[in-house]
Amino acid sequence: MQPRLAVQNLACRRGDRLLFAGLSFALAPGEAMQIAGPNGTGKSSLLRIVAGLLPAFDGMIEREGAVALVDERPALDEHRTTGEGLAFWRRIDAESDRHDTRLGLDRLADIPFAYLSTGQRKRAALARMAGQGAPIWLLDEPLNGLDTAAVRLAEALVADHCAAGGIALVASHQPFTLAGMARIDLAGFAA
Ligand SMILES: Nc1ncnc2c1ncn2[C@@H]1O[C@H](COP(=O)(O)OP(=O)(O)OP(=O)(O)O)[C@@H](O)[C@H]1O
Repeated sequence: MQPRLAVQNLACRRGDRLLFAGLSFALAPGEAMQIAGPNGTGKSSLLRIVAGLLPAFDGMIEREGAVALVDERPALDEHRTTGEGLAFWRRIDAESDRHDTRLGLDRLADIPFAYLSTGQRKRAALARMAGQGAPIWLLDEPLNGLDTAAVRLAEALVADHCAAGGIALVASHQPFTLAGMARIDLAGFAA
């Protein structure tokens, strides 16, 4: 099955505020899009709506294929070492550790996950997302806390995912470098 992600005339309300309305886009296999916009415009809310974690106020979402979401929440068990946490999910995902190595996590295996730095935690979250094998990636501020080399790694990870026919939706106010990536500024849809 070919993945597909499309939203049509989407509107989002948080509390009693309508954040955005009239948002439409469609992503086919191999395509990526960045959702940009100032703080509070609803980028995270949009990703949660697309993931099915938050109801849309209006509009339609078409999603074909499994979804993996990376956001600010801890990717691994805080009470175990990073290696134990990664191994736990690897058994469930039936994945190899190739993403762990690529993201430099093998060197952190003995360190409790709770001790990892912001960037190291983000690397773990990216490895977890890549390990799930889901064709649709939703990335909420994926570059937060990453050093220059890790930014390039994260961008390469997404580029490889798309080159293999995956879809990526990246919410970030930071530049995300990816050839052919479309971009929408959510501020243009403020209600
Ligand atoms: N449960 C909630 N109830 C009411 N308002 C909420 C709730 N959750 C978030 N909001 C508000 O919705 C708005 C959009 O939040 P969201 O996190 O989606 O924005 P964002 O564009 O991702 O922001 P940032 O760039 O700061 O991460 C914010 O003003 C936020 O305070």
